[in-house]
Amino acid sequence: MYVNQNQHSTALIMIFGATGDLANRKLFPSLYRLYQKGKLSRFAVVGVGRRTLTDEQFKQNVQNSVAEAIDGSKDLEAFASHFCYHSHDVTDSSSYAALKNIADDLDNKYSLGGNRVFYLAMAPEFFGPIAIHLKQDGLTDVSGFKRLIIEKPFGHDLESAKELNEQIRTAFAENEVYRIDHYLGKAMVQNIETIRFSNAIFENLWNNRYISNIQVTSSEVLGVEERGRYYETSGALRDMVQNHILQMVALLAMEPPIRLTPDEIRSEKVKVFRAMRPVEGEDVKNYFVRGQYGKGLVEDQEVPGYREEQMVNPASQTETFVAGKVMIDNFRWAGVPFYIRTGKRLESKSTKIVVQFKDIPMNLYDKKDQALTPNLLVIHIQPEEGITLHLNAKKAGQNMEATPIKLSYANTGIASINTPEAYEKLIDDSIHGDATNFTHWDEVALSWSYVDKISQAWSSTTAENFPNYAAGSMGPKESDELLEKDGFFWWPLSQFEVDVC
Ligand SMILES: NC(=O)C1=CN([C@@H]2O[C@H](COP(=O)(O)OP(=O)(O)OC[C@H]3O[C@@H](n4cnc5c(N)ncnc54)[C@H](OP(=O)(O)O)[C@@H]3O)[C@@H](O)[C@H]2O)C=CC1
Ligand SMILES: O=C1O[C@H](COP(=O)(O)O)[C@@H](O)[C@H](O)[C@H]1O
Repeated sequence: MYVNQNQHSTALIMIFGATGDLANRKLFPSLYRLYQKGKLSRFAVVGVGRRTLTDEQFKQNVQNSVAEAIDGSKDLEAFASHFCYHSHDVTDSSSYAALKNIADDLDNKYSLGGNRVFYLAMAPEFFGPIAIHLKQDGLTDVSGFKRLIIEKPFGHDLESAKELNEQIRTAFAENEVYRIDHYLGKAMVQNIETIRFSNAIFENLWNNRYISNIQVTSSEVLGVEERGRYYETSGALRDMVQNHILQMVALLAMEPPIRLTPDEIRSEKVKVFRAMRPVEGEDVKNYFVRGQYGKGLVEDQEVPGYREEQMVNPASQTETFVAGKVMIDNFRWAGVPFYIRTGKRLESKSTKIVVQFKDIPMNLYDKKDQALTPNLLVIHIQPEEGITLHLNAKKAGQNMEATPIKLSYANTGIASINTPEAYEKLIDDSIHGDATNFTHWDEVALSWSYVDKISQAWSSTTAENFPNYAAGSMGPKESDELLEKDGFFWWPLSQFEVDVC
């Protein structure tokens, strides 16, 4: 499908959960940026929440959110004039009729051509019932397009994800459902495909003959903050691995698609999920490590352990850290471990991918006192964005000695000072009908099926050693041992920096 990203967008955007954190911190500022860039031409936004607000109060909230997120924002009143608010309990069936009237009126007022985007920025238990009501009460009966943007988590396991999918599919076709995985909106995650498929030097080496292992780390400094209630039902495996981390693995491992269309890319990603070696039962401990933070020092401040956080069970078994070895049993990747790692209250906020190449067969420069480092390709996802390629070159001077060198590209330093924020990019894509960077049901189902076996093994045994890592560290020692037993180690992320030119 060809998608013209320059075309102007015309749509009614209905945000359920418009008084919540996500709407205020991410959605309003992203819509504003699109508006400022002229990417939203004719549009109206209906905000839906439970609390009582006048339209004027809501417009003011929208302006405040944007002003807080974006320095020097202007034209805020004009932007907010496109917004209105409807106080509505989504569990109250009788109140959808009023919502339909508002939508129809705005459709006429702004000539929106019956195009509707429904954004569910609410707790997941409401996703199914809202979708069903939208259909039953005629809100999806439109002459233009209708699309559903749905936040994570998409289910709690495969069973609940299937149930949710059946509910939303009563009202929306698969190609009308945009399941958000905000990592897919990050500029450098999108760059994985470009780096791989537009560079002869990488694609030829991108296999088990030349790559020894790939390491994907997404570490956070923050703890669970106010999200203890949700996190207790989730843990790092469901919160980060099932979606963001496995999506990055799929992009790294997939075969080149025949075209850069959503269907072709998805079809290649799905093959990766299908090739992931299932890990279950007793075997889980050989492939996966779980951790939970205890108290510790973060940026020189003492912080509490997970079990002392708000809304957290003082004897919680929830993991706040996961490290794992994902094996992809196909022709290209047989024998190459994809090590993944994510956790809260770690040493730094950083998402990086390290591709470690195999050593050359005979290294003439590998002397006793002078070991060469393997070639590494580091993809810096965040907070810096860029790529570094780690090579060896001749040391300056007379001797034939080699020394490590680095070729560096900083996305933020060269390409733009305004890399679009993930949500801005994803909202723009969904309004334009480009589903490339959203997760298809097949991917969701397969990734749950992989993760469920691990969570089942964990829930059947007690993690006696919890908490097993101190806040501010890089996780439990078992995470290091996971690689050590294969003869590898986690590359220290702090040693990789992108030089901003
Ligand atoms: N916050 C974030 O950074 C991220 C959030 N998400 C996901 O986004 C979704 C929303 O998260 P977040 O914004 O943090 O949640 P909040 O708790 O901050 O907001 C919840 C929203 O839902 C509304 N709401 C709750 N119950 C009802 C109801 N019965 N009828 C109508 N409205 C209702 C609330 O309205 P009111 O308060 O007026 O009752 C509020 O607007 C969740 O699925 C979350 O997992 C995903 C990634 C990041
Ligand atoms: O989806 C989620 O992601 C955030 C991390 O996102 P990032 O863009 O800051 O890396 C994580 O904190 C949160 O627990 C999870 O739900």
